[in-house]
Formats: sequence, structure tokens, C-alpha cells
Amino acid sequence: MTGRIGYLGPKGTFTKMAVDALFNGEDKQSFKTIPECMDAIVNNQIDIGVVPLENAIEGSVNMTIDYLIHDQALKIVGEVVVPIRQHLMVHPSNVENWREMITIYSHPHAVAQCHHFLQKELKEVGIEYTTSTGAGAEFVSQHPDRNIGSIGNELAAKEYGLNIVKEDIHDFQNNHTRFVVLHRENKELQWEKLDEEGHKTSLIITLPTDQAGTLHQVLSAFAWRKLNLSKIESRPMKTGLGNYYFLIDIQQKLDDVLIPGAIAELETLGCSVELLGSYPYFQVNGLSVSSK
Ligand SMILES: O=C(O)C(=O)C[C@]1(C(=O)O)C=C[C@@H](O)C=C1
Repeated sequence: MTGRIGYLGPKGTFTKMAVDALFNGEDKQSFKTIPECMDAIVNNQIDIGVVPLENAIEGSVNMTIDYLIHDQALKIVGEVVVPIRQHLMVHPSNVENWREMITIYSHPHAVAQCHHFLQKELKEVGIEYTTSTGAGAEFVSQHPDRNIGSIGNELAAKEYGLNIVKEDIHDFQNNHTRFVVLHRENKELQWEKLDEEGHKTSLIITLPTDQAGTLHQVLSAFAWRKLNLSKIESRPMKTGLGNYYFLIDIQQKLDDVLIPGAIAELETLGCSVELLGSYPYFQVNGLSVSSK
């Protein structure tokens, strides 16, 4: 039994697709924003939360990373990569005249993934950002009298009774988003639906201030141990310009020797290191439009 599951909703988001790909069952609770979902884990309202972390076209979802670093001490217990197909959808009453639509309602990441299409096909359209693609689709479904549209997935079109008028409007075909599964503790879950592709270990590293070459030394602590890194990213500490955290993903499970040895070496250099999680990752290849 996995526990109570929450996700960035409402129904029809890409996050809902990620949740359905990972977990069976109907009882999944949607949250309007990423922080609300993460707070609900901390407050014991849910056990597991699924939120987006990174998109192949638009990059990191800073809200998730910053909230993990600054606000809520949660652990990553799993990750799933989901293919992202963005479609333009309208209320059935606007199918004929969609090219004259006034405004598009969608999530900033989804809009950013479709810049070329919007520039070419709907140059004059206004953009209203919503908390998720699902929220944009829901809004469009509630306003049939207005010629507006939404960008999102086929699940949203189905959930909210909208018609897709242009398929696959994202600018680059290799579009994927990484979603993380969060828990209060570093816990091993039972994965019911997908086979794992491998394991990762994620660390948050703070460098000592004003020491030349520390980042180089940090990277060598991983390099000479042949620990393969799949991601390194800096985020502002929000304490002043030039102060950063580094997020590092190591392409293996937390072991007893190599990763603890690297962490000890980093601490000797004056870095502080926090384990964000050691977890399996999964890949969704095709998506079926199940609204479970
Ligand atoms: O709005 C959604 O549907 C989400 O699940 C969020 C989100 C994101 O934050 O990047 C997830 C995947 C897509 O890249 C667009 C939006």
C-alpha cells in the first residue's frame, strides 16, 4: 500500500498523467499549486506528492526546486519521465472560428514550449497564465461564450469536453518532463505499474564562500570515484548576488562506500551537503488517455 497520493491538479494536467502512469487506484487528491501539494505532505494530509521538476524544452521548474531547498524538507523517493505533447483546444462552440481566438489560458511552461507555433499561427492572441494546463482547460470549458483556447494534453480535452483544433504544437518534438515523487522520509515504495530504468541519488551542496576552485574540487570528488553525474544546476540561495546552491544528480543508488566517501570529502572542503533522495526512475513511453 503506497498511501494517500496528491498531485498538481486539477484533473487533466500532465502531472495527473504522471501519477496515473505510476500508481493504480482512483483515490488521488489534486492540489491547485505545487507548494499546496508539498505542504500537504508535510502536514500529513497526504503521504506522497507528485510534482513537475524539469522540462526538456523549458528547463527546471524553479518553484519545485526552490520549495524543496528553502521551504519543505521533503525527500525524492521516485522519478518518472513523461513524453509531453501540447495541443491547442477550444470549447466545441468555437471549433469553426478558433483562428480568431482572443486569449489562450495555460501554464507558463506549456506556453513557452509552443512559442514558435503561437508566433506563426496566432500572433495577436493574448496569454493568461494559469496554475496548470488542466486549470486552463477547465476555465475554457466554463466560458463557452468567449472565443478562448487552452494549451494542454488530450486528457484535459477529454476531462473538460474540449475539441483539439491543432495537435502537437510544441516547438521541439523531443519534449519530455521529469516529475518527482515526494515523501516525508527517504522511503522505498512498492512500484506497481512500471519497471525501473535505474537509480539516482540527488544532493544539495552549498559551497564555502570565497574559496577559489571549490566547484572544481567538488566535481573531482565525484570524477575520480567514477560517479557519473546526470545533472548539475545552481539555484540562488536568496541571500545575495553570487550565492548559490548546487543540485547534483548522481546516476546510481546510494551505496556504502563511494557516495558517502564523496560526501565526506566535500564536507572536508567546507561544503555542506544534504541528501535529497536516492530513488528509482521510470520512463513512460506512450500515454493512454485514462482518466482514472
Ligand atoms: O500544467 C500541467 O499540466 C503540469 O503538470 C505542469 C507542467 C510544468 O510545470 O512544466 C508539467 C508539464 C508540462 O511541461 C507543462 C506544465
